[in-house]
Parts: sequence; C-alpha cells; structure tokens
Amino acid sequence: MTLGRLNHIGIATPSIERSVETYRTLLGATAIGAPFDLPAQGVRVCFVDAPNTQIELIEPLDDSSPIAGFLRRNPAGGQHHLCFEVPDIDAAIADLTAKGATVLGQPRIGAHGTPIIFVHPRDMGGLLVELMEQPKDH
Ligand SMILES: CC[C@@H](C(=O)O)C(=O)SCCNC(=O)CCNC(=O)[C@H](O)C(C)(C)COP(=O)(O)OP(=O)(O)OC[C@H]1O[C@@H](n2cnc3c(N)ncnc32)[C@H](O)[C@@H]1OP(=O)(O)O
Ligand SMILES: [Co+2]
Repeated sequence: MTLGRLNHIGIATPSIERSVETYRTLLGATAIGAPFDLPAQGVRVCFVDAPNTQIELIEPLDDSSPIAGFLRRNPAGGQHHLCFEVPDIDAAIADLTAKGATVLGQPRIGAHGTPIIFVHPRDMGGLLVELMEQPKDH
C-alpha cells in the first residue's frame, strides 16, 4: 500500500459543543461544520477545518461506543486517532494483513462517505490509525 495524505486528526471529547467553543475562542477556528450522528459507528462528529487538514471532534452516542471506553480512561478527552487516505481500502487491508498487522473489524462507511478501517494501536507504537479510501475526485 502507499500512504496518502493526512485526512484528519480524531479528537475524543465528552462535549462537541464545548470543544467547538474552545477551538473557536482559543485557536481562532472559523470553518466549523455542523455536528452530525453516525449511529453505525456509535459517534457524533463535527469537523473543524485547518488549512492543511481537518480536526474530527468525536463524542460517544452511547456507552457501547469506542469513544466511551476512551473517555473512561481519559475523562477530559484527547487525541484519539490519525486518519490517512489510501487509494484502495481492500488492497490496504490485504497488504496490512499479509504483513501481520491487525485490522479491526470490517470496512465501514466513514464520515466522508467512503470505506474506512482501523489498525490496532499495538501495531503502530500505541497510535490508533484510521485508513480511509480517498474520494474518487481526489
Ligand atoms: C466518525 C467516524 C469515523 C471516521 O469516519 O472518521 C471515526 O473516526 S470513528 C472513531 C471511533 N471508532 C473507533 O475507534 C473504531 C476502532 N477502535 C476500536 O476498535 C477500539 O476502540 C480499540 C482501538 C480496539 C480499543 O478497544 P477498547 O475496547 O476501546 O479498549 P481496550 O481497553 O481493549 O484497549 C486495548 C488497548 O488499546 C489501547 N487503546 C485504546 N484506544 C486507543 C487509542 N485511541 N489510541 C491508542 N491506544 C488505544 C488501550 O490503551 C489498550 O492498551 P493496552 O492497555 O496496552 O493493552
Ligand atoms: Co476518524
């Protein structure tokens, strides 16, 4: 597989509304999307645009959400994952699996409408990595 561009940095938060206010007032963020739910992923999401990438604020929808587990360990929230684009998600899965990495679950449709997968943090020095298939118009 070939590593593509950094699409977003996932930030877990107990409150998207409070985080948005912090990005707006402390860091001067102006391009802030409307929050939306992704029930299949168990999360509520809001994108804050930076000039070269996006910040993905993620709040759990319920206690079974992966973000709920993260917040139990880190109640104030914090950096949760990095997301890189890849040209072909199935090719990336095959390549990672052949190299002995653990791909978590099956591909799902992510917040940008294309398939995503996650690589277990133990394969990446403690970093949770999301790979998303790059949109066809990239
Ligand atoms: C918004 C939609 C989508 C998008 O389009 O962008 C998203 O980004 S969704 C984001 C949320 N979804 C996910 O994170 C799905 C993938 N995650 C998982 O499958 C699990 O969260 C996990 C990574 C396997 C962790 O499982 P969990 O049961 O929550 O935790 P454990 O207690 O079993 O922890 C195991 C191990 O992993 C460490 N860990 C957990 N989360 C992270 C993290 N975000 N970054 C780094 N390390 C993490 C945890 O500390 C444990 O380590 P050890 O104690 O050393 O075993
Ligand atoms: Co993400």
